[in-house]
Amino acid sequence: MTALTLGDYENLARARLDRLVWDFCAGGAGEERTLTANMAAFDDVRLRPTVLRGASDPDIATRIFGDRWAAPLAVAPMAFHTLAHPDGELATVRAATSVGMPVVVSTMAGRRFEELVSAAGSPLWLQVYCFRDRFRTQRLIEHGERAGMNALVLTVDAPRLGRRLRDVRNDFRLPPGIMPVNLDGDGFSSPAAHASAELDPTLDWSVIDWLRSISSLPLLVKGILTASDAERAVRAGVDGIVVSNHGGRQLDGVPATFEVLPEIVAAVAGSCPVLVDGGIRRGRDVLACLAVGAAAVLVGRPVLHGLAVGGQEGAAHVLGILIEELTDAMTLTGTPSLADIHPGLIGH
Ligand SMILES: Cc1cc2nc3c(=O)[nH]c(=O)nc-3n(C[C@H](O)[C@H](O)[C@H](O)COP(=O)(O)O)c2cc1C
Ligand SMILES: CCCCC(=O)C(=O)O
Repeated sequence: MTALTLGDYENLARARLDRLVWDFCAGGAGEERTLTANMAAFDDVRLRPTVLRGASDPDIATRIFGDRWAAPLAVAPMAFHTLAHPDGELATVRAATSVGMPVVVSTMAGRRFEELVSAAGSPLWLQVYCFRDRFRTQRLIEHGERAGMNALVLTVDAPRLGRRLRDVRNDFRLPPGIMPVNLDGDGFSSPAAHASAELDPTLDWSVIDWLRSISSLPLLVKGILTASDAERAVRAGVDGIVVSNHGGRQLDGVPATFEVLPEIVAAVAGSCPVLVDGGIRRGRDVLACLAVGAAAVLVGRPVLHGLAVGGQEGAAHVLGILIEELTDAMTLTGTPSLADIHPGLIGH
C-alpha cells in the first residue's frame, strides 16, 4: 500500500511496532476520552470556502520569533523518538529540516542535542521538564542553550504523568538502550515511576522568573487549557503559549484543544503567539486552527508513525503530506495567504 495520508502511516506503524511500544505512543490517560475528543473536534469542523479568489499557489511560510518557518507547523516534543526508529530525533530533525520545519526537542530525547543542532537547518526548541532538583534542570537548560537551541518550551501540565492505563496493564518499561542521553544521571525503565520520583510537583508561576534568570532564550509554556491561565502566562511575561492537553496523556476529561483554542486566542489578544497541538492529522485541521487564530500548530504522534515506517524518509513524507494538504485546503477555500485565513472559514 502506498501511504497517502497520516492515517495510512498510523496503520502501517501499528503493524510494525512492538505492541507495548505502540501502546505507550498511541495511548492516553484514563478512558482516553480526551485523546478521542482531540480528533473528534476536527471531525466536526465544516469549512466555508470562498470562490474565485485566484488562490492558485498559496504562500504558507511564516515567521515566529524572527525565524522563517516554511509552514505554520512544527514537530511536538516527544520523548524517545528512538522507540520508533534507531536514528530517533536525528532522523526527525533531518526530516523536518528537509521541509523547512522546526522541531521541539524533548527533555527525554534519545539523541544528543549537539548532533541534532549540527543536523538542523531550521529552529530547534528545547522542551523543559522541571526536576525536583533545580540544578539538574539548570544543567539541562544550559546544555541545550550551549548546544544551540533557539527557545525553551516549559511543559506545565505534568507535575506527574497521567494515569495511562495501557502502560499500567502492560507494566511498560523502556526497552534496553532507550535513554535520556541529554540528562546527567542514570536512565530509567518506567516513565511513570521516573516522573513521580523526579519531576517537580510543587512548580508554580515563580518558575517563569527563575527560568528568565538563567536563560535569555524565548520562553513558551505548553499545556495551557483555560483563558485565565493564558492571561496569567501573559502577565508572567512568556513569549508564547502552546494550547495542549499533552495529546490526551495527562488528565482524561479535559477538553479537546481545538474547543478551547478560540477563548485562549481571545484572552491573549495578540500579546504573544498562540500555538496548539493535539489530534492534528490533516491539512484541513491545520487550517481550522489557523482560522481561529493559532500562529502555528505542533504535530506529535504522526511523526513517530513516519519514523517507524521509514525513518527520516517516512517522517519527511508525513510532514510533506501535511504541507501538501494545507496548501490544497487553502487553494480550495480561496485563501491565497496565511493572512487571508479568518474565523469565517469555519461553520458548524
Ligand atoms: C510518545 C509521546 C511522548 C511525549 N513526550 C512528551 C515530552 O517529553 N514532553 C512534552 O511536553 N510532551 C510530550 N508529549 C506530548 C506532545 O508534545 C503533544 O502534546 C501531543 O503528542 C500532541 O498530540 P498528537 O500526538 O495528537 O499530535 C508526548 C507525546 C507522545 C505521544
Ligand atoms: C518521562 C517521560 C515523559 C514523556 C511524556 O511526556 C509523555 O510520555 O507524555
